[in-house]
Amino acid sequence: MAQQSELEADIAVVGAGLSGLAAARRLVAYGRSVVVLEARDRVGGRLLNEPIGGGAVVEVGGQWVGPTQDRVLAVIDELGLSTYATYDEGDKLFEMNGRIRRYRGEVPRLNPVVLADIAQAQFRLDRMSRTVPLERPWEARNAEQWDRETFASWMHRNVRTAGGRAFCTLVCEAVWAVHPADLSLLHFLFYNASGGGLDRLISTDAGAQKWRVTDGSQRIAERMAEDLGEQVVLSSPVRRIEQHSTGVAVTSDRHRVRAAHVVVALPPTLTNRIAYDPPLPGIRDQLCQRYAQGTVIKTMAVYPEPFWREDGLSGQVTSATGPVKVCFDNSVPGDGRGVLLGFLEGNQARTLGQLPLAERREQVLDCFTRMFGPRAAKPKTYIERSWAEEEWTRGCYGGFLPPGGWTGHGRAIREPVGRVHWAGTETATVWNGYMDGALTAGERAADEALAAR
Ligand SMILES: Cc1cc2nc3c(=O)[nH]c(=O)nc-3n(C[C@H](O)[C@H](O)[C@H](O)COP(=O)(O)OP(=O)(O)OC[C@H]3O[C@@H](n4cnc5c(N)ncnc54)[C@H](O)[C@@H]3O)c2cc1C
Repeated sequence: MAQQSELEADIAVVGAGLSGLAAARRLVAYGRSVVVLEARDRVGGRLLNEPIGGGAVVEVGGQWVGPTQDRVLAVIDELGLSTYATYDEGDKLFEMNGRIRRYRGEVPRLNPVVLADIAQAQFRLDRMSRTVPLERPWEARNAEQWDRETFASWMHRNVRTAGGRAFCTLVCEAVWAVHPADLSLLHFLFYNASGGGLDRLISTDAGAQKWRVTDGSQRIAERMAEDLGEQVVLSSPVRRIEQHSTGVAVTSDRHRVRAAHVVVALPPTLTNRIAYDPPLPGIRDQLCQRYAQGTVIKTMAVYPEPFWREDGLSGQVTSATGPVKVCFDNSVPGDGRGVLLGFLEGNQARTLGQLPLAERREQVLDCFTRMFGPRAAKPKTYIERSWAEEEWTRGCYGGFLPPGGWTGHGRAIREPVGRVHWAGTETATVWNGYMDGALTAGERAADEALAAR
């Protein structure tokens, strides 16, 4: 390893995703000096714009913002950026048991018995979620019971129809990017409460998929980094954090930063890939051993025009068949071309992730063709990003806990370890896993570092 140059700051920040940048921005606003060390040669972490030519960009990472995500909406405004509505006109498609049905609104036209089953499951899940304290999910009245089982086991006892279970599985994969058998019921309920309930999480018009950021969501991170200037250091993966009685030394491949405190703004599993001296307490390390990232491959196909709109279709699909289970029209307004977005999530992403690109592309385009007809088979461009393969992310959309995670280890999620403070969207209480949560988590960790002596 080359000799590291020495830097000094009041507070060091690890990670230039939204959370680390929000922490740095807050610290600078309070007159503190910061150094943000980022492993990649770019800022934004799980936000990444992909140019598709002609000045248009699509996002291969996080992209949507929605109502009640007040912090991210305010920051977009403060940075002089703007949003536009997700394309949401025309019929949606729902595929189950080999049948594709058109529908309007949020709920597909299914057998009334299945619809009633889904409604009772949603009512119960939302009611249980409201009893989970966002700051301390492990203190929910039924925490022990809920953290002992998976969402799958709850579903198999409480959702009576095969259609209802297929729908719940779809929702779990679409929102958490994991199979229901991987997920603690308590984590499901916490995350659901954190985002304001299932309708908010899954809806386009009234929920988390309502708006997109003009010029791409990575612009939020880029604009924040522009304001921070040379205080953001790229291509500088942090390997080691040492603590002593008066400060910390944060060592990356290129720098050694001395500071009074450090904010670590990474997904929990990545925080465990840094060496700590003294070592972290067992409870913190074991929490991060459990806090896995979901699995998503985000795919897009670019066509000369959004031809599905001529057929009165919105481009939005939910399919119990898959492997692409969720689609959107991701065309860029004013660009003229049509972009179909398809998510491979959870087990589908894991399985297809093992295939050569050409085979995966073929399977994705087969899904688009089934939904939108033969014109979907031959896009001008095919784009995909597999986030599990990314060394500095290792999965998305966010992290999740399996049974026993919250009740056994959850109290370590935000608890500072001496001079080390934890940020990242996985530490958020509101909109955990989303850009909004990343921002508030960074600001909360900055406040902790400011208040600490
Ligand atoms: C495909 C996809 C779709 C998504 N969709 C949405 C959406 O529509 N809406 C929404 O709100 N959210 C969405 N999300 C989630 C959203 O992107 C994240 O919640 C948010 O960007 C997380 O920000 P963060 O700063 O907490 O973490 P990250 O963005 O992961 O930032 C962590 C940073 O730390 C860096 N790093 C890692 N290890 C080290 C190290 N050792 N040293 C130095 N630096 C390191 C990384 O390179 C990265 O820049 C999506 C995510 C993905 C991937």
